[in-house]
Amino acid sequence: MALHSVRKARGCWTFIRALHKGSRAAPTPQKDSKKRVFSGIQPTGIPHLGNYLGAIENWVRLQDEYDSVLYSIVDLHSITVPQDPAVLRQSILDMTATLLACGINPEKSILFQQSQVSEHTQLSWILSCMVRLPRLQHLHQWKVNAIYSPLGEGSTHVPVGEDQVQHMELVQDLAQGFNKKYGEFFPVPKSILTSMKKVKSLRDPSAKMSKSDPDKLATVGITDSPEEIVRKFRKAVTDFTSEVTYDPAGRPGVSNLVAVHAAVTGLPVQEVVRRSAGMDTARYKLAVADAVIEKFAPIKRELEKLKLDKDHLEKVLQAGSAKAEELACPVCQEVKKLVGFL
Ligand SMILES: Nc1ncnc2c1ncn2[C@@H]1O[C@H](COP(=O)(O)OC(=O)[C@@H](N)Cc2c[nH]c3ccccc23)[C@@H](O)[C@H]1O
Repeated sequence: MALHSVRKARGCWTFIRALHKGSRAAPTPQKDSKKRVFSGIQPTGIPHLGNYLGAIENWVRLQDEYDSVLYSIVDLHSITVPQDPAVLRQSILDMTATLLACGINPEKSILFQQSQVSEHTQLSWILSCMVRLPRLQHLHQWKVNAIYSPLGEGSTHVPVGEDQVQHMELVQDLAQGFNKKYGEFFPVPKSILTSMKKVKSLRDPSAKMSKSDPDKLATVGITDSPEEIVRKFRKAVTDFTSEVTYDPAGRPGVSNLVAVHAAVTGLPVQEVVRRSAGMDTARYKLAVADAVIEKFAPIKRELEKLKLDKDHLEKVLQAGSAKAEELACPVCQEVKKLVGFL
């Protein structure tokens, strides 16, 4: 049974009952070309400018472009490195508040906590068993946190930054391998990348901006104070040419600033460069810092309000997790059946 027909099942119990009554009672296969967006973020600290421009801002837009949209706070993935339980608990709530403050709307998308949808863990085990070691050796950075989760709800589109593309290729291979062996079942999900797919570190424009960068000046957090943001941009590594131009290969530092500036103001790169005529890079850095401060100010205000209402945050996650489970459960049941467990 292909996934589009599994999706017709309303909730897990309906589906399990259908399975147990035999194939005649199973949901009728029907063409369902429905697209489904899925993405995830680790609850490890406040998101930075790279997370925001490379992923979250796009997630917000996609809520209005697709009928079915899921975003997951991937707490299961986050424990591949040691986590303090109290800190992790708080980080999950903080991430929920941050995503809501950025514009994720639980009426338009399902926002859920990965560990609350146990089907993800079950599917992850089944799919991991299908990965062969030589395939993993092709990944330059393999962690157990490969992103199988889009398959859990049968997603078709995955908005991510460039650093997730290799993981997505593995997910695509797995979906194809599974379909070859067990019959057409999973859609092969496509990555959705934006022009901000790799926001660079402010200290080393050859590297991506990253939460784990030991140089605190490299990464701008959504909740950084205006003073911190100004300090970080002031110290951003550029080059010895004072003019502002956009040439990512030749002038990666300044070009990263121009790209960020364009993204936060919503202006085309050429327009941003045109408007900076006559400014040297030192002054330009302050202009970019101001634009980032302005972009994050309403998000920070909203975040402060949301953080006060822990009950609301917990309810959003519980409701989202229940909805995600309803979608993942029939998929998981059918996968178990296909591999021979049921
Ligand atoms: N400097 C940057 N420039 C542009 N984009 C960036 C930058 N840094 C981070 N990103 C993007 O932010 C998202 C969340 O990052 P995570 O590291 O939590 O993201 C991760 O660790 C994933 N494994 C989480 C995950 C788990 N399951 C999934 C299923 C689908 C998609 C994603 C997931 C990502 O889209 C990431 O590409």
